[in-house]
Amino acid sequence: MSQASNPSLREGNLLVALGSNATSKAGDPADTVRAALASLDRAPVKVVARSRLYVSPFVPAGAEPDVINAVALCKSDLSASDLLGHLHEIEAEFDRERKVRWTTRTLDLDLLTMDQIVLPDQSTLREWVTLPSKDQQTLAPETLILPHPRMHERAFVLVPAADVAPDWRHPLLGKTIREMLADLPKSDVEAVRPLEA
Ligand SMILES: Nc1nc2c(c(=O)[nH]1)N=C(CO)CN2
Repeated sequence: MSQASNPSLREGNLLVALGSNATSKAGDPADTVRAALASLDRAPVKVVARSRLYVSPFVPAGAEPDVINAVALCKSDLSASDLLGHLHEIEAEFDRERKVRWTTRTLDLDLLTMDQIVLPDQSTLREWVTLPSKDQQTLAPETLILPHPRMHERAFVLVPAADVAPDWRHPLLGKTIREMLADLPKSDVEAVRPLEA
């Protein structure tokens, strides 16, 4: 994909969500998220600010262990798709397997936002709809959607995001992180508890 159809980010408001609920080579989930923040803060990405670490029950509720979450405010010149590839490399460093969705994971890195960029852009969408449907199904889970399509309904994303970018405004919903957080049920927000002062 060319740079023109996949705009690169020059500064701030690149938000990455981190989550872990299984032991990795770095240690327990909190150690894993701290180590992943350090891995993230290496060229070609710079971590400008990091949230506190939070613990919350897995969503949807079930037998999964509680999750440690954080959000990092970063800078990078990478394009959105290169950045996603870079995040997948860091996940792999922490033994993450991407075969099973919605389960226990050593490390989950989600690209939440890149400034006001909205993806898929027209050309990605056009490429995608011309694929045979069996290929669409295999590609769909990895299709980069920005802003992250579920961020506005997830307290475990918005609570840490409010530590680093409370005034970032969602380009489609027109609301800031603080405002999206205020729209969530109080019980969802209270379930996300800081691990650190
Ligand atoms: N509390 C919590 N629940 C989740 C999380 C997460 O990071 N934290 N990630 C999920 C899949 O992305 C699904 N459920």
